[in-house]
Amino acid sequence: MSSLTARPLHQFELNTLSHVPDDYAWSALNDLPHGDDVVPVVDLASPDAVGHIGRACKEWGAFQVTGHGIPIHLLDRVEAQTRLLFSLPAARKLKAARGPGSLSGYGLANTSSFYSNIFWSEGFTIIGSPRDDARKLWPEDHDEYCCVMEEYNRLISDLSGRLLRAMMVSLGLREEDMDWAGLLREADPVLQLNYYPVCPEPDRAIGIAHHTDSSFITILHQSGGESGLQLVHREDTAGPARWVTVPPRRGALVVNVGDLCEIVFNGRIRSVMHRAIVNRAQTRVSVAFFCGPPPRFNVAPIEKLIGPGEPPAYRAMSWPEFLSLKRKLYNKTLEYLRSPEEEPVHHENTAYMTNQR
Ligand SMILES: O=C(O)CCC(=O)C(=O)O
Ligand SMILES: [Fe+2]
Repeated sequence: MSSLTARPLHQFELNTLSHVPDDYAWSALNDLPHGDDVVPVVDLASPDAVGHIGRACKEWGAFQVTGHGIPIHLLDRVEAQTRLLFSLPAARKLKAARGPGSLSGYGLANTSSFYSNIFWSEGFTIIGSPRDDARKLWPEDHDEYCCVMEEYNRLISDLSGRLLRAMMVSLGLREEDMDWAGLLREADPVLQLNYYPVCPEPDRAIGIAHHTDSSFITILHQSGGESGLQLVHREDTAGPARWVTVPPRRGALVVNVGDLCEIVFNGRIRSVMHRAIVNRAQTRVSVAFFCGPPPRFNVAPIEKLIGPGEPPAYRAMSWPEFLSLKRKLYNKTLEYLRSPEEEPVHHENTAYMTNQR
């Protein structure tokens, strides 16, 4: 896990630079062509929402959702508080820096530790209650920030349950087939706030490099204006694998399928590879909610989807084991879990963790 304290100053000064320093320069950002396909938009209030969600998950591993019931003014307040947080002086943000062994607080995106080059972004992770870290940022008055994040956590957790149920139904499952689904609310909510400063040479830098999320699903609110989120549309009859931009759409939330859904649904839907690019015109923020597993979750395909013609496509393991494997293999984790004949990887026995990326 990276913390900003190991890389002093640079991150806070990014918006003052006239070129991208070598440490921040990335090559191979155009590894795939760019497609102009449009990520599906699903109105959750429509009668055929379940069918649309099922098709979007199969074809894209992602969609934008409207009609979700989360008021736009709350999304605006979440965004305003996120901007306020990142605009604090560097010394104040560092008071809430993610320390060794800690998963919450201020720092680079967790996935940055897999690369020697640095991301053009800052991050802040809220796990469970926002209050402890908020006290470090605003010792005097953190009530508005906490109330907004708590209210958002409540509504977005509820939305994630509704979306997951819709995905199950689209696959012909019933609630009883996933007896743990009701326990999701026992998982600590995880919110990841991301901040991308303007960049003088956007083609040479990356906000967050390509990855899949470990969660069941991730629900992302992105600020308006410049686009930043891109995802990989797999090869199909329309063309080869390609990067597709997901433009911000006022009031809509982006839903990304994560690794856990790919495994529990036995590969019937796949997690989506995505990244955040940067631009030279406008700072951008995003807020990701990672819908994670209940405590002591066994990561395995659900039995109802396994039968004589459909063996389990992934090896079973505990959630801490999965996270530990992901910290070693990163974007190769699912590939490894799909290939039972390979040598087992030795992973340390970690405590229960909530890191979703
Ligand atoms: O900012 C974005 O658009 C993507 C963020 C992301 O992928 C993440 O936080 O895991
Ligand atoms: Fe992500």
